[in-house]
Amino acid sequence: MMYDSIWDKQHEECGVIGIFDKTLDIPRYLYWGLFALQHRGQESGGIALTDGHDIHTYRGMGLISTVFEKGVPEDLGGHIGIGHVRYSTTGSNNPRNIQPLAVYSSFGQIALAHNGNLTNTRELREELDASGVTFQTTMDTELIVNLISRSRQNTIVERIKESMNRIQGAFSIVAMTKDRLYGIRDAYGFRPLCIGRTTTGGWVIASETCGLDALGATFVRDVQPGEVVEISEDGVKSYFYGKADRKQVCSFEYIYFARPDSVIDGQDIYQARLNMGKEMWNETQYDADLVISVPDSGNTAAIGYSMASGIPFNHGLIKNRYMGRTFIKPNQKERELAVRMKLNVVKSVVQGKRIVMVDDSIVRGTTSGIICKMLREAGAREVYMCVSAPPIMYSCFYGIDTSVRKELIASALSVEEIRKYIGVDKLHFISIDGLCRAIPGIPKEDLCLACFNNDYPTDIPVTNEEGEKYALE
Ligand SMILES: O=P(O)(O)OC[C@H]1O[C@H](OP(=O)(O)OP(=O)(O)O)[C@H](O)[C@@H]1O
Ligand SMILES: NC(=O)CC[C@H](N)C(=O)O
Ligand code: SF4
Ligand SMILES: [Mg+2]
Repeated sequence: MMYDSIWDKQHEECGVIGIFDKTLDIPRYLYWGLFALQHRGQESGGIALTDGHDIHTYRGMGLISTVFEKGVPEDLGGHIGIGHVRYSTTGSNNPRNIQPLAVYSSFGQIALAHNGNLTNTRELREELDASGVTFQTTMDTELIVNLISRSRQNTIVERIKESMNRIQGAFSIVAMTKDRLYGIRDAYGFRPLCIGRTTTGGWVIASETCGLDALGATFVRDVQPGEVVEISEDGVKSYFYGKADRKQVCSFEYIYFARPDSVIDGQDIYQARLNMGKEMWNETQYDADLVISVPDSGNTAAIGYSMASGIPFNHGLIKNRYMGRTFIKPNQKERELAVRMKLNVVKSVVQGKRIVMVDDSIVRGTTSGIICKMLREAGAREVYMCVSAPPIMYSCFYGIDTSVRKELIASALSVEEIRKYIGVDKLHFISIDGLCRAIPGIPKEDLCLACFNNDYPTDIPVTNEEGEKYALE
């Protein structure tokens, strides 16, 4: 059995990319684009390409470097392709559930890749089951492909629009036929999706701007919530299928998921994380000798704390760069060893110091507890911890597999109880207002904060008493 990180999955995503360009070697460019988006999903990945007649897929388990270890398929002469890196949310991590999905339908072949998670999976699955539809995967994504291919509308755009109005939840999608590329974003805009131009006059659609940068493409604009973008020989056309009562961009993209060198919906991620550090300084004013981060996810907020406070930043923890994300889950006894293998303390930096340690989040509290112990063993005098996510008290249903509720430490314990549990001298979580101030490019009312404040913008699926979500298997 495969596990996704040393503590089970918690906070990954999926990444999508699509390219329409007549001159580029599409498979190679998809490969590079997916490499740049690898942080969004490490379980499996793949690409779909057209040779102008058929759509072919190349997919596999693991990192993109593993999927293409025998090389990238030679250019088939087509000019459209899409790609996906997966972190499973609905449908387990196995070879059956790799994206992109490609099917034959009455209007020809279609391939599709999805970032996000649907919240009406059960209802749709039951409805399609009842009408005799059979499924090859257990992913929510297959429902989307099914709805589009079963639609009786005349054009593909109309089929897509009709299908998007049937699905609920979070979805940023790239899709292709043999002569068209599509980018689709749900009406709340939970997950990012942007459009860029290649140097050769083609188009790229990607989850994050770092995917455009990797291809030398120039950012044009974000796909708007509720928008369907169609790219063909005739250029780019934009359609809207619906409008939500409010925009709800995932605040966790800014805290953790997205790469710091990306810009999402006009907000630079790096600057937002620096601001989070500054807000945490304003909220704590800790008297300390040193600021350190839990690398890599805490780096930028730690620098922000240091810049605002004037307390020097230094590397007190070093991350083993060869530690893969796919890792055999250690048992409870081995967990400490697993953290020690991933992170080690630089004794000469921390010895005798009062330290502000910055990380992006506390989920189960395991990592920070072990790190605190390591810092003390190395001679740190005091450990104050600052966390750039507010306490995660509620599950996410929109594409991030935060744990079931009962496993979220902040759903059961108060901040003071968590402080004692992880063993730090002081503990501070950024306030929700501080977090929103740190993301000035997005108005507070346009940010999803549901895992912090229980304000889910959509209906959420029914869970069992343990807070476990409905699964298709
Ligand atoms: O409270 P816990 O349940 O221990 O989880 C919290 C930790 O998990 C994440 O890091 P992770 O090690 O998963 O990956 P990263 O290297 O991408 O930060 C997160 O950045 C925290 O450091
Ligand atoms: N993390 C994601 O965006 C997952 C996409 C889709 N729900 C899947 O499980 O494959
Ligand atoms: S619930 Fe949390 S992780 Fe999920 S979309 Fe909303 S802010 Fe993001
Ligand atoms: Mg981390």
